[in-house]
Amino acid sequence: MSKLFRAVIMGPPGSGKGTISERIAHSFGLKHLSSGDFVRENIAAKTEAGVQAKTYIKKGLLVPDLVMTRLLLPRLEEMTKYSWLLDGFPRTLAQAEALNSACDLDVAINLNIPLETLKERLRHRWIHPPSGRVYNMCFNPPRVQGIDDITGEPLIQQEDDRPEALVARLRHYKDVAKPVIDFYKAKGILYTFSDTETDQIWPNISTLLSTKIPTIQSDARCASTH
Ligand SMILES: Nc1ccn([C@@H]2O[C@H](COP(=O)(O)OP(=O)(O)OP(=O)(O)O)[C@@H](O)[C@H]2O)c(=O)n1
Ligand SMILES: Nc1nc2c(ncn2[C@@H]2O[C@H](COP(=O)(O)OP(=O)(O)O)[C@@H](O)[C@H]2O)c(=O)[nH]1
Repeated sequence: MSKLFRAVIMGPPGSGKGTISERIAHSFGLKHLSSGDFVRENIAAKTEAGVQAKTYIKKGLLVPDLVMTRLLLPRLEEMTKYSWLLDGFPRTLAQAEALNSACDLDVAINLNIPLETLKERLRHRWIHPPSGRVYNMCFNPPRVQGIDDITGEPLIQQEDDRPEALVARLRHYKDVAKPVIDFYKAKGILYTFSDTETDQIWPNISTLLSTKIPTIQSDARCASTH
């Protein structure tokens, strides 16, 4: 039995973190921990951190580091028996440092995707807010247009996925992510993947993880995204 495996995945909005995380979880049997899902669960359950987080998200702002870490770190403590991949956290250096005090990471995956590609993808992104399921009208369309495959409920497009909003989001992402990327680079665990297509990146990520998680059976042929 090998030791437990811990990874994070970083990248700008639309870079494919959610899509690739699902493939990794499916192929390598890791738990996919989405910080966005944790935030939404806490908002729905009206926890103290959830109530605080909601006031920021409503204004389109990032949740402050202290609220985010208070919400997330207890969830990680519940996962001590599992290998996991954390998606959407850390976003800032303070979050990376808090995570570093809580556990040792094996790998930080960094997705580097051209701006034009991000714009194009997010223009076609539709989501099912209650579950966080993500579709793309070209790449992985729902079976019925505008309808979630599992629940039959309507899909929506997020306001901040519009191209005009994306440029500002991306600028902000670059500013806050740079120190996090440097932090993981200095630790020698940063792996950057650059391409316009998830299907091109995926085999490289799969190969990397196969060397890092040798005892878990991988299935590089998997193409399911949800
Ligand atoms: N470390 C984090 C993770 C999430 N959030 C907040 O929770 C929301 C939902 O997170 P996520 O599902 O990751 O959504 P997006 O920002 O839409 O991420 P992406 O477009 O990269 O998928 C974010 O918008 C942000 O307000 C945050 O502030 N800090
Ligand atoms: N056209 C295309 N769309 C993709 C590709 N990879 C992911 N997507 C879609 O692009 C959008 C953003 O991907 P997502 O996984 O949500 O990225 P995240 O914001 O980083 O979590 C979603 O609608 C995905 O279905 C790809 O290689 N090509």
